[in-house]
Amino acid sequence: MSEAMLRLTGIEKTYNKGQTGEVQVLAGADLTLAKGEMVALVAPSGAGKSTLLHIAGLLDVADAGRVEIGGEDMTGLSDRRRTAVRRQEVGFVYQFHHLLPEFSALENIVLPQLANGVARKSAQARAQELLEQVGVGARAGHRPSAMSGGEQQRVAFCRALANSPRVLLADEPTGNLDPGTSDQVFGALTGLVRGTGLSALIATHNLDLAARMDRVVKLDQGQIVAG
Ligand SMILES: Nc1ncnc2c1ncn2[C@@H]1O[C@H](COP(=O)(O)OP(=O)(O)OP(=O)(O)O)[C@@H](O)[C@H]1O
Repeated sequence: MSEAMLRLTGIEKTYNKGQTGEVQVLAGADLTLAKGEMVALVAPSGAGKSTLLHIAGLLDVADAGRVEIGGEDMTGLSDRRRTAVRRQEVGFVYQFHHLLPEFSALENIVLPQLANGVARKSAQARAQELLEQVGVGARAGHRPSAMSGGEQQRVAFCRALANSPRVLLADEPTGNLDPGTSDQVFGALTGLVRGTGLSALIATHNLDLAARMDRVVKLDQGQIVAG
């Protein structure tokens, strides 16, 4: 069997909703992503996709179950180590780009590398290379406000990949774009990921885009089932 890059086992999560009581969102979710595998996660709104992505990306902690990244068990790590692993091994993309408005596209991709100890020159070279790969190299000096929604999202992909993570988690990455742009931007994301060995879990409502992934899974009653 191929090497597992992200493995979720028996993930449980219950939220306390105050007066309306508790709601169990994840009830023993199991999912394994092989190295280099791209998997689409589809589910109705409110089914728990964001919750699962946050737990997989070490932004939130499950009530029960285990998260392994690159074969390392993340359960019970200190906050400091979790943050370090997250910064190094996990890339996130959201529906909204969340780029820093006062910085250029290039700087938005340079900054996370500097935070990881990369020298500015190499960080700039990598940022420019990533921007070229997604077709916005000529926009490197532009601030996000001077770019289209599709361009902003391409830059956000580059930023997520800046530190060469092993796992990419994307939460409706094209949810804000019109269908044509969405298709092209999704293609750019796929192009960036393919060939790098990066494993990607991509939540989407778009079934056409989901069908372009290696595999589709669904969240059904808090568990992962084949799509
Ligand atoms: N911090 C929280 N406190 C209480 N309930 C929460 C919290 N976060 C999420 N929930 C609830 O958990 C359920 C799952 O939420 P989640 O955001 O994971 O779903 P989702 O599948 O990503 O939805 P969408 O597609 O609309 O983004 C929802 O019913 C939501 O209201």
